Amino acid sequence: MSLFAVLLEPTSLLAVSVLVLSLLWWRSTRRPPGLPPGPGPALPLLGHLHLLDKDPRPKFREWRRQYGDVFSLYMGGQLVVVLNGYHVIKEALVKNADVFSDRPYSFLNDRIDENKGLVGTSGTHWKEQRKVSLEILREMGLGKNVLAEKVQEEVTYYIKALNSFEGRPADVEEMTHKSVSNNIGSIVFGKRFEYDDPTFTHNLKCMDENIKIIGANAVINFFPWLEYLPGDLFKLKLALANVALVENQLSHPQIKAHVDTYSDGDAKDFIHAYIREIRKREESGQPTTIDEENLVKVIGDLFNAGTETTATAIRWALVFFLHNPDVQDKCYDEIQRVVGTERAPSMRDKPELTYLEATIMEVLRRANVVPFALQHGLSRDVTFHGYTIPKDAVVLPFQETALSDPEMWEEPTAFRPERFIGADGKLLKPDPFIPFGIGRRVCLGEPLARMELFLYLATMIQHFRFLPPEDGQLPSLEGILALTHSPKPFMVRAIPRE
Ligand code: HEM
Repeated sequence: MSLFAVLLEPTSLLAVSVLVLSLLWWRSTRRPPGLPPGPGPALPLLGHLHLLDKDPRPKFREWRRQYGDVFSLYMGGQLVVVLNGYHVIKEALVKNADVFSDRPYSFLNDRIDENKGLVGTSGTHWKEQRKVSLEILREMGLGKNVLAEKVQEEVTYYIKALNSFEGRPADVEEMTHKSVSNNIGSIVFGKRFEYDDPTFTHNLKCMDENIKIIGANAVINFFPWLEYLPGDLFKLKLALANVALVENQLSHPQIKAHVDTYSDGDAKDFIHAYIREIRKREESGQPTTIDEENLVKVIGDLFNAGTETTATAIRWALVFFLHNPDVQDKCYDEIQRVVGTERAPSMRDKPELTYLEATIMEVLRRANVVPFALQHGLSRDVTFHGYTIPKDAVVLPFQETALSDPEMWEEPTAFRPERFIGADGKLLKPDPFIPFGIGRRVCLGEPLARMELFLYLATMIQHFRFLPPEDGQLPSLEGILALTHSPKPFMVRAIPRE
């Protein structure tokens, strides 16, 4: 048989096709000259995914030691550039903010949020959504007393719920989540839900499930064709159904009720003020992204970004309290001295409660709730640290490297609130303390989150001593990494203070 005939054999054709495709893939995932260094050749299809565990942080730490503060890898065919250490992250996100403040294209974001809203958008669309959202939140008293009163009210329900366990061990994950979510509900809809409200419970379950689905199935971003496999292996269909359910049961009816009863005036809640902005723009006839479709997605953004993060930080605080009873007692002594037991702690007490504030900062530093911030994208090709990074790269600010860099923090793994208190007894704010990110994409809800953490933890410590279950079983300090870094499930006893 001639060589030509052999090549036409079906098995030979298949082998040649696989070879050609592999070569094409290899070429496309080969590290072009000028890119930041990183692990050796990428595999066809996989890139460097085969080298990573579910939790990529240990490998990233190793690669930072090997390749330096800016390294790159391929996830599937996607080039990913990892930024390490406070100085490099700041140089990218602050000094080069014009280039580094976009979000990259993401298949999941495209399908779930249809590239609308705030968190996943870029350019002028994102700028307009962020500006309007921030203005509304400020008008409503973000970080100020109006909002603080709403949060304080929610905290009283939370304390009641803790009391109902009567000192028995409990897993407080779900109720913490519901309570914190109620703060976003108060802001967005102007109302809270009872913790046992079935619709609210189901909606939260769907949002929670989606955060887990997106965290666990991010791989589909790199292989979008997996969507066409039969069944729902990557739970994309489930995630889309969850989004539709929450929007249909919660967001759309709330928007409709607000539109039906709308009257001009100061912001009653976020939806009211956003509708006011829609109308203003309709009257002016200017092109705008401020419309009802975007409002629906911004509502989802506020719930998703503002619930899991803060609730997780409260649970980490409990974990560290159980491991460090002396810290808990010191916070209690300070609250006793400044606030006493007759009234609830308020934002006015904050300047006096330095040790508590330092403890909250240490929780945020040590827990590292969002270790990779959110993915950043580039507005154009850029030369950074002597490397050429193409526009379509995904940029990961590895925030953990700023929050626990041994050169910046003494004994970074130790839980030590004192590191945030100066010799003069005043609170210190070290530059590398960036749990809320840095630059133009810095967390929009930082003042709200800090207010919530202060009011919840001050009131919780005022009322209870937190202890492990009777067998002394302490929670793990190793967290679970999905979109956030959260504690493993644990039990805690809230013993009322005499
Ligand atoms: C302890 C609690 C929280 C932590 C640790 C946290 C942390 C972060 C981080 C690291 C980012 C990404 C920054 C970046 O892209 O570089 C972010 C973004 C964001 N956060 Fe938070 N956050 C918290 C609470 C909240 C709350 C309560 C809200 C609700 C209003 C919120 C709303 C947002 C929004 C809307 C964004 C996206 C900003 C944008 O893309 O422009 N966060 N947050």
